[in-house]
Amino acid sequence: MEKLMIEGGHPLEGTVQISGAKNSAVALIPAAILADTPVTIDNLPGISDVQLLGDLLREIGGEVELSLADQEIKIDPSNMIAMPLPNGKVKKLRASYYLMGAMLGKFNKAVIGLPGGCNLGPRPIDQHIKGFEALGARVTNEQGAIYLRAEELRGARIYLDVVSVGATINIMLAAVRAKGQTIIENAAKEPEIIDVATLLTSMGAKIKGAGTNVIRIDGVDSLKGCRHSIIPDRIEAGTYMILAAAIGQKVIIDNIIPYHVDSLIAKLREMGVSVETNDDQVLIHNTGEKKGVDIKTLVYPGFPTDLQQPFTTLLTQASGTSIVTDTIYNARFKHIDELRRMGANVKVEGRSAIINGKTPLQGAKVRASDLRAGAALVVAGLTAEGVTELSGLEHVDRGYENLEKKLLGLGAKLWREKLTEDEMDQVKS
Ligand SMILES: CC(=O)N[C@H]1[C@@H](OP(=O)(O)OP(=O)(O)OC[C@H]2O[C@@H](n3ccc(=O)[nH]c3=O)[C@H](O)[C@@H]2O)O[C@H](CO)[C@@H](O)[C@@H]1O
Ligand SMILES: C=C(OP(=O)(O)O)C(=O)O
Repeated sequence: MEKLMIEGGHPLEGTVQISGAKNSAVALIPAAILADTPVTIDNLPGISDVQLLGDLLREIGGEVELSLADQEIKIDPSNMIAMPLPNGKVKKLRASYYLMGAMLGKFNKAVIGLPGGCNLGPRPIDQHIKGFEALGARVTNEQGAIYLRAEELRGARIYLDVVSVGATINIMLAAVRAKGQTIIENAAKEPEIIDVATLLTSMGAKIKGAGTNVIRIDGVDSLKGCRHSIIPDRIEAGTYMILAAAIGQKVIIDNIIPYHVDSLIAKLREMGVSVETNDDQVLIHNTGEKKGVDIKTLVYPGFPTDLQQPFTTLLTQASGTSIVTDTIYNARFKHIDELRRMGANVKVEGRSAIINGKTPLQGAKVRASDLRAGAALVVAGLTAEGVTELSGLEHVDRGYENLEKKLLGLGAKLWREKLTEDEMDQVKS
C-alpha cells in the first residue's frame, strides 16, 4: 500500500488533458454485454473501476482486450453466460449494479452482489429494483446478493420517485431488448446518461429523450457491436479547475465539454476567479483574492455533489463565511475532519458545512475516506505549506487517471511512497 507525498505551495501552470468520464465508462462497459458482436470503447480512463469491470466481464465468459496505453477496451460478448456474481469484485465498486440491468436485459436473469463504491451514507437501489420489477422481473435479496429472473421482459411506464443516475441507466439497459415500449419518467439528465444512450443507439437500440426527464425506449430483438468514444470526465475537469483556482496561475483544462461544468464556472466567477471558455477548453486565471460563496448540490445541471468535497477545500482559501449544502448525500463530509487537521475552520451542521475563511493550511498526515474526499485532500495538500501525507489512495485511483503525472506536468511536487509497517497496522486496525 502506498501514500501520496505532496509538497504544497508550488503554483500550478500549464495545460492538463482530461480523460474519458469514469461514470460513463463504468456504464458503457456493462452495456456491451447486451450486444451479440464485439463492442470497442475508446477514450477510456485508466482507473481501477474500469479494470475491475473488465475482470468481471471476463468472469462471465467475455473476451476482453483492455489496453490502457491505447485508452481502449474491446469486449466480445459472444460467449458470455449468466454466471452468478454474488461476491468478490462486485463489492469493490458502485457501478457493478449495471451488471444487473445488462445481464437481465440479455439473459432474463442475473445474480449480482450488492455494490460497493464510496461510503456517502445510505445509497439504496430501490428505484433500480422498482424498474426491473415493472419490466416483469422477480427480484429478491438473498444474503447480500440481488437475484433477478424474468420469463420475458415487457416494456412499462416507470416513474422514478427519486431522480437517480444509476436507476435511469440500469432501467435503460434492461429495457432496450424488452418487448414493447418503456417510458422512464422523472429520469436523471446527466451527460453520462446521454453517452450510454448514444452507445446503445449505435448498437441498434431505439431510445428517445435521453438528457431530458422523460426517456422512451422501444425494445428491439437484438443489438450488434459498434465503436464508441467516451465523453470527457466533467468531474475530473472540475477537480483541476478547482485546483487551478486554489493554487494555479494560468491553467488550461483541455479536452472537455465546457457547458458540462457551467454550474462550477458560475460559482468560480462569483468568487472572483477569471474563467474563459472556448470549444473544448477552460482557462482558469487565478488573480489572487477570492470571495466565499454558498453552494447547494443538485442533480444535473445543478452543482454536482461529486465536486462538493474539493470545492469545500477551495472555500477554505476564500474570505468570509461560505455554506456548502449537499442535498444528494447526507454524509458526504468525511473530508472535513481531515481539513480541520490541516488548519481549516469548518464545522458540519446537518447537511451543511460552514466554512470560515481564509485560513492558511499546513501539511499533515491525512486519509482519504472516499474518492472525492481524496480529491479534496489533494487540493488541500497542494495549497498547504509543508508536506502532506495522503493515504487511502485506493479510493483516489478509482477515479483519477495518471493523477501524479498530470499534476507534475502542471509544476506540482508530489510522489508516492510505501506505507511504513506502523502505518499498515493502523490501516488494518
Ligand atoms: C457510478 C456513478 O455513476 N456514480 C454516480 C451516481 O451514483 P448513483 O447512481 O449511486 O447515484 P444516484 O443518482 O442513484 O443517487 C442520487 C440520490 O438518490 C438516492 N437513491 C438512488 C437510487 C435509488 O434507488 N434510491 C435512492 O434513494 C441516493 O441515495 C442519492 O441520495 O450519481 C451520483 C449523483 O450524481 C454521483 O455522486 C456518483 O458519482
Ligand atoms: C461517488 C462517486 O463514485 P461511485 O458512485 O462510483 O462510488 C464519485 O465518482 O464521486
